[in-house]
Amino acid sequence: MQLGSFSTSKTGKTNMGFPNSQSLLDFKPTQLGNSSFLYEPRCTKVRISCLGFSKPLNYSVFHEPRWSKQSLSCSQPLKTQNFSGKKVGFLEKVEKKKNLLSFRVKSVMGVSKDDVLEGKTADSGGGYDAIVIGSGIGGLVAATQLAVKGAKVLVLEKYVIPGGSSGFYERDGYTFDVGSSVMFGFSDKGNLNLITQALAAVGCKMEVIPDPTTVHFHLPNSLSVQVHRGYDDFISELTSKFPHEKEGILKFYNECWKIFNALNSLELKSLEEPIYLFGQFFKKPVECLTLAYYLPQNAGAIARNFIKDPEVLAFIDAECFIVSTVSALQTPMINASMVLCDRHFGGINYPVGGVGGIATSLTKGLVDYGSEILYKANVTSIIIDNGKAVGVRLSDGREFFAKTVISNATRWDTFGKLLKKQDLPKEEENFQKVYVKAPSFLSIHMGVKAEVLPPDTDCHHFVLEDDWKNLEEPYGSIFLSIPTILDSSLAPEGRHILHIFTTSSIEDWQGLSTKEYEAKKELVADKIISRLEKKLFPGLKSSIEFKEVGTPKTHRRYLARDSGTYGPMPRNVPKGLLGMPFNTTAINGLYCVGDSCFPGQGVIAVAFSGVMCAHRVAADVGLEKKSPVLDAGLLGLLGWLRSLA
Ligand SMILES: NC(=O)c1ccc[n+]([C@@H]2O[C@H](COP(=O)([O-])OP(=O)(O)OC[C@H]3O[C@@H](n4cnc5c(N)ncnc54)[C@H](O)[C@@H]3O)[C@@H](O)[C@H]2O)c1
Ligand SMILES: CC(C)=CCC/C(C)=C/C=C/C(C)=C/C=C/C(C)=C/C=C/C=C(C)/C=C/C=C(C)/C=C/C=C(\C)CCC=C(C)C
Repeated sequence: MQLGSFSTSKTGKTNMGFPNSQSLLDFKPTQLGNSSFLYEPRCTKVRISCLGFSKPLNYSVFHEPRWSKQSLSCSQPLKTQNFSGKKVGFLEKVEKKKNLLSFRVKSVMGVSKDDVLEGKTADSGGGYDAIVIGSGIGGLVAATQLAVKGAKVLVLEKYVIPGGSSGFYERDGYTFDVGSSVMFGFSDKGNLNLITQALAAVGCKMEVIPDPTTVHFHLPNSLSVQVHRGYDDFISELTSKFPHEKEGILKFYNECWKIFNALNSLELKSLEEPIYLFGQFFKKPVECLTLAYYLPQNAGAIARNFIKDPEVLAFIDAECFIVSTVSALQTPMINASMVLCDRHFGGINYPVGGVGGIATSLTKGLVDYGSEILYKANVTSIIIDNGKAVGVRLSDGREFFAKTVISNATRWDTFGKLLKKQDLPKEEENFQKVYVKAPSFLSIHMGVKAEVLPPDTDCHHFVLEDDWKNLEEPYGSIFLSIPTILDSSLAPEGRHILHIFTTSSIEDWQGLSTKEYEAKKELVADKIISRLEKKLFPGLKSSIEFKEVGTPKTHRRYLARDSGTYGPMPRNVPKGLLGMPFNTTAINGLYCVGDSCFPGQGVIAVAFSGVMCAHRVAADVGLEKKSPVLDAGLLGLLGWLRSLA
């Protein structure tokens, strides 16, 4: 039996009538918006939400423990009010007056209830200029930059705290960084200190501790290189190991400086916004042409122009691998230059209290600027209306609408899960031809007795013991950060934090029973710890006070990243950054931000993608200058350039 449906009169008054009134298909989004019902399990509620009305209405109807979730949108007839043969209840009356919607809900038991929902109509997109899916640093920078420009933004985060892979967690008196603790872009000088700038934009400043050594490499043939903060100190150390290649080494790193200086001279905004881009070409032609020249090039090929010794080239591979998870031959020269120089220009600086403070501060700034963030808000789909992204639907049935939608999920999640897979746009197909998912990590967070570390131990280490061939192999190289060397407040007194990680693929962890999975975690972690004990810290195992092991499955679960991936990596030798998409997508109103956008992985990289995204979105919602004619020309040109990659 069909309980009834809506009929819409010319006055915009919508009534629930039965038995012969029209179906919900006549319930026009432009009049009242998309309407949905949600039946929640084991609760006594019917939830009604309407397009443009972000707050759902909850009604107690009657107790029925067997109800389960079911949502009903305007494209479905109201008969789904019958669930499992049970009649639940129905809308007796819906009326819209300006920005008020009044409802009367009647249960099958005959109990009626009236309620009024206040909000904006569908036309204004619920009042939000942008919805951001995910609160990684990419998402938060995009959100805060937009908020500062006067936009009203809603950030929806699946987890309980912000930050994603730059989040933190606390156990037994330790504060652990979820991801690594090497922070670029956190100095007080230049144009590339994007983390400092993102915080300053919303009135925040964090105290930082300068790291004297970016990383201490422990490499095959007992090659040990410390990357000192001072560039000259680093170059002296490296050239002292390879005096015959001094000239080549200097030439390669000088080339990096040329690019870094060009980058550092620009005001960084959206490369997809023509008024800004042409303005920069006009103001800084040499620098822009330098960047355009290096855009399609990779670090390995350039290094080979100057250096012949395979061991020095292998060292440059390791330099690139720690930031791109691929060798120098596959690492874009612009990205390599950015990290190989910023560590000496602004230096690596660790935020007091841990990396998690960055996201917490940005979130506070976002709210101070009148925007919002919701946690435990798991977006399951992006709502498309007439080919345009207009909102999102959550796993609990709530729907939110805005003028634009920005996804901080990976491209594989955005186009493979949040949108229907079969509708994969051509541009995304091309992206997936050029880039694949990088593997994930096995990570071990440990608390150890302080005395196990020799005096003057560096904060960050990279260990590849015997064979250069293992650099990119799963579990081949080991990353180690000891952030308590810089900030002892992160651990109880007399203890240090060791955060150890190594590349690992999700396939390695699938198809195991819980018991097998736990046993494998112990076994693999034990091998890695033994290697560190042998290479760096004798007695390490017996000094362990706390240990927690995460696998690619852990990354997938807590960071909502497909296969727990670290981000995109080129399938073959890429044309530098040419194939990396910016923020706009093939879907009108939908933007991406984060590490599957230009320029790629890394906190500073995703912060830049956030800055670019906010600028492009602001132009599209009328908060920044825009020229539709130039836009069409530039976006077409960039699309064509990407197709060459
Ligand atoms: N330099 C370093 O030391 C360091 C440290 C940590 C992280 N990183 C970098 O950070 C980069 C990642 O940053 P990012 O901003 O791209 O993203 P992220 O993966 O860190 O954050 C994405 C956020 O989106 C949320 N999310 C995903 N799907 C969702 C959904 N459907 N609904 C609601 N929320 C959802 C996740 O829960 C997560 O909080 C990585 O490339 C890594 O290199 C670097
Ligand atoms: C548009 C066109 C076509 C053209 C034009 C031209 C131009 C103007 C151009 C421009 C460009 C630009 C601006 C660019 C920019 C770029 C950037 C900013 C970049 C950046 C990058 C960064 C990066 C990549 C980073 C990264 C990092 C990372 C990843 C980190 C990590 C770390 C770790 C993991 C650590 C390790 C540890 C241990 C060892 C322990």
